Amino acid sequence: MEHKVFIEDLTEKAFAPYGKVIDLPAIDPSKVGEGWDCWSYIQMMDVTEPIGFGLVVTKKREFVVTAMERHVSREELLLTFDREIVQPVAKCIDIEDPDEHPDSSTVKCFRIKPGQAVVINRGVWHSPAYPASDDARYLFGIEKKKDKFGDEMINPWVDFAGGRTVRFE
Ligand SMILES: NC(=O)N[C@@H](O)C(=O)O
Repeated sequence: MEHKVFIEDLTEKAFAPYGKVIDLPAIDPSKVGEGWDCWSYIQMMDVTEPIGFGLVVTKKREFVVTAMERHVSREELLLTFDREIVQPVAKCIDIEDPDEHPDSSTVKCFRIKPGQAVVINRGVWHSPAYPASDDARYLFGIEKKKDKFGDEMINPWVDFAGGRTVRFE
């Protein structure tokens, strides 16, 4: 069975079950200078170890997801360098269940524009992000430590429950 999902804009409210949003705040900056405005802290990451960064070149392809990964012990920062990307996520049902499969009926796909970022909650299922149109580069940051269920494995991908797929547009 295939679920159809419509891509949605990134808002704090819509993304709340999956994590935190970083975007230009609608309040006055906390620091200003000649030619610059600064807001701090606009978001926090809950970490105990140094953060390692990864870079992904994501290429134009069909908007179909069959499997996801998750990090039950670590939050993950993710932002695009150059172009708009789409980030599919699915709810974490039981963070203590090592045999959980992502549930395709909980999938949402968020548009992340240059200038925006997300911090994905621990345990939240996610696929690699897709380019909204042309090939894109995105950065992720995550604590450099082992995850409780060993998602440092070469193949951390877990199929959707029931072998379902998700097509988004
Ligand atoms: N988000 C992404 O593309 N990758 C990371 O989650 C990772 O752990 O590789």
